[in-house]
Amino acid sequence: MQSPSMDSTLKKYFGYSQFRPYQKEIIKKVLQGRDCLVVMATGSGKSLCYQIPPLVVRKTAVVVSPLLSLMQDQVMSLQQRGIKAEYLGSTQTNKNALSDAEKGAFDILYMTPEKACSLSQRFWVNLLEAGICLLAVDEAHCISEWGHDFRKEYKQLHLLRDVLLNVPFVALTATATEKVRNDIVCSLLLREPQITIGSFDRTNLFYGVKSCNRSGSFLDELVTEVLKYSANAGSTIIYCTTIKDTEQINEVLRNAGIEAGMYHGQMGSKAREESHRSFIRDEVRVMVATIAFGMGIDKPDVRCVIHFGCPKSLESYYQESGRCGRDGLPSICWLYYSRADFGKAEFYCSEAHSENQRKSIMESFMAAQKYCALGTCRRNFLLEYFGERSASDCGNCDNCTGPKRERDLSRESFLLLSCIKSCGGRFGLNMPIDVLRGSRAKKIIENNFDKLPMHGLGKDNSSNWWKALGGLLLAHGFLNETIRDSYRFISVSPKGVQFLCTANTTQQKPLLLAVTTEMIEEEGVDSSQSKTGDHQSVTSFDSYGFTEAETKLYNMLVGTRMKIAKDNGTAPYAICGDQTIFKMTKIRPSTRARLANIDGVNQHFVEKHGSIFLETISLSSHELNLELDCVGPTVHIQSSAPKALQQVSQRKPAAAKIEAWKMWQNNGLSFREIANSPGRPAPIKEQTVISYILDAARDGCEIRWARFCEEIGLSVDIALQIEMAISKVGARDRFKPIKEELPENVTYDMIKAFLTMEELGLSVKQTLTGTSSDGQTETTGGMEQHHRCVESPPKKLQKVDEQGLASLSASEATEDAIMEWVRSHDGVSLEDTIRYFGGSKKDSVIGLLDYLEGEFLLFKKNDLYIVM
Ligand SMILES: Nc1ncnc2c1ncn2[C@@H]1O[C@H](COP(=O)(O)OP(=O)(O)OP(=O)(O)O)[C@@H](O)[C@H]1O
Repeated sequence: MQSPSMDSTLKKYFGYSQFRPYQKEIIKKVLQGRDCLVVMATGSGKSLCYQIPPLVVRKTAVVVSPLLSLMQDQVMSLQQRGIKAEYLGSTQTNKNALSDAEKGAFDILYMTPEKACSLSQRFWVNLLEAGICLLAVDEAHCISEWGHDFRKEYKQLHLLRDVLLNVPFVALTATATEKVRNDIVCSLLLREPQITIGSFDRTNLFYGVKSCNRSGSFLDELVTEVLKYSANAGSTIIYCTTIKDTEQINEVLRNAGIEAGMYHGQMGSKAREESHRSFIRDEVRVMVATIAFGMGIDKPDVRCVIHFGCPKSLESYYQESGRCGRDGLPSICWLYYSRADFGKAEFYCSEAHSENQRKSIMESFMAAQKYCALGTCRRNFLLEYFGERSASDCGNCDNCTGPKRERDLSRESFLLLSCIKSCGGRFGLNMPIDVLRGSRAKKIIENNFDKLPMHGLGKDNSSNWWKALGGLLLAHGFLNETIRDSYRFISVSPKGVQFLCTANTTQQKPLLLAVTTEMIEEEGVDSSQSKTGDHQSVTSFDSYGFTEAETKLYNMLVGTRMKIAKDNGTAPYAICGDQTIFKMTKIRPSTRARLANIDGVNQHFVEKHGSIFLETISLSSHELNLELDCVGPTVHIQSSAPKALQQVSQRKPAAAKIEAWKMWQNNGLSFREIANSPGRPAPIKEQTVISYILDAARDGCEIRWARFCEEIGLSVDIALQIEMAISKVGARDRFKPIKEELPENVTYDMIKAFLTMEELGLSVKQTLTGTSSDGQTETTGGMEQHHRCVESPPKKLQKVDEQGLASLSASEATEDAIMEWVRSHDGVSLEDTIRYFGGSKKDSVIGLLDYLEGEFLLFKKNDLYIVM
């Protein structure tokens, strides 16, 4: 029997019609038997890379995962998709699990590293005989002592290589430095692995920081914040740095009538399990926890993660906040810190075993402090910390969305820098600040600092205000901070010295700096209003564009999902994701086919729960006076910026993009003509036009790809060379190294076009020659592939050649005939199918297509029917 395709497997089991970046190519490599190392952000969809192959080749995938609770959740979700998944571990109650596993009864088999290393040789030999397609090592950074979750059992996994001789190993992690990556490759003995490194940018997450004084009013604000998400049926995790804080916040929430779960290391394992269980099942919407609650959570619909206290490093902050919005919906990460948190360096350093380790802990902690004190784009800061560059500010963090609060701080900066310089770089920030504020403490007198000209000149601002300014000057490179013998020393950097040289006590060059919330608060102005107001819509229903009636329908569907989950003893997210409920609310399908066509709806869901959802939609829509079967593709909420912000910040580029796209696609102008078009205030670069049109394609606009490739000179040959270069470099977004692997004549535009086409599931070869990847010539001949534009009226997507249609135009539609017709075309439009079956009535052809789609015998991708 022929193996199902990757696309049909994705739709059948996961309900998605498009692979995310990198997924398809990693899966292809695994299917070719190649070892892979996958370093991609949390929530980017790494799991699919090992979950799809077993379903395509019908052999077991073994997945080594560090935590039993995580495995159980993953198995639960997979089973709800109709996938045979199981785990081996101490909490397994199915006595036959082991013997079934070695007979190859499962598609996906999870186990801990300890289990994997303790299973008998016999087990592995039997499983090999039954069929094993890969061994995945999830959270692979646990292999490395440099990683933050070292597990020594992971170090033994290479022993399995002696038994599983030709089985590809796939290592996956969300965070890995080069050192950790090398450790993973060496320890698992990966052979010429395909290394894929994705972006760390989690575009759907809003990042924000608030300074707090831990007072009652601050806790009130926290409660208001939490209520906002739970009222919208969203889950929140509050991470605390100590068990004491965890208990206190839990108490505060309880007093405010918010039921919250709690999770920390001093609770018994039963109590922790119960907390975990009720959170993932949405029985409680809020979890207050120490970071012990982290890696073991697979819940994709956490809408808000709040850190109460400055985290110990940006690595851990990125990981913990990364638990938020894994389903790609807009979600929020807040960090609440107080100045007192910065004194905790010693506490974190107690974990150190050597002076070097101590230094590295301090440095990590200092980076986290810098993040708190930042007045500029937070996402860019995080990305740069992880070695990624970004051309512009994100527009989706508090500093980007808040009112621009740049101020000329040249005088204050001059005072602080010159005072630090005068103190000789022998102290931290406290001493120069005390001098500025006119302190006559013993140490100041002893050092004669009271004689300095700036002594007492900074009285007007509080000590914390000056510390916040110090943080800003550090972040902007005017100051350096170093650690010696666990003490922190502050000194003026060359940039700071340069600033001092051009100024004196009375005159300085303007120095515009964005003041932080903390500075504003210290000045006695309540900044919270403007700050929180900006992001309010990020996770509220109006950011989904819901009407009041739709909000009601959404809540009813959430209720239906909850009931089904309870009846099935599972978590609501395992039944279907929020994104799918959102789309059901907007589209309001009336038939199985229309339901099946929704992104995220898989075969198991339609078969098991389709009728109850269809019934709820039909009845409730009737009651709420909502139309059924609305047009779906315009429903798109991947973007995460707050609504108001989206409107403002996207207006300009979107308009320019669409204008360029229309000129190219509809008016037939060349890139050069568009770049120099007379209506433009100033000419733009041809490359800018090309990137506008590629962006428009990614946004869903229809593109004549063959013409596009021709115009930029992208041939099949060049496409092959690009593919090889990417594979050599091992990353798709590192344009420069890819370009360096290629001959001079291959341009950046060609590389970008190639990648965009891949992202959209199009092949250059197929586009230019009309030949599918397996070498078969399609009946579409040289027809161009189109990608649908959500803004333009629906167009014919793919034409079958006129002769073929004419000669067969009298065909009569039956289930078999339609299946045969679609099978022979690898993607065919509704229009062409109706024309082909000219011997039957249009309605009966549509009815049969609907039936076949509802039964998951056909599925639609880019509005073309494809055989499942
Ligand atoms: N091609 C896709 N289209 C739409 N959604 C997808 C796709 N692939 C994965 N997802 C969804 O994205 C979410 C996160 O995926 P997944 O759990 O695989 O991420 P991950 O990279 O393994 O994250 P983590 O590092 O947290 O384990 C899941 O809800 C998953 O169903």
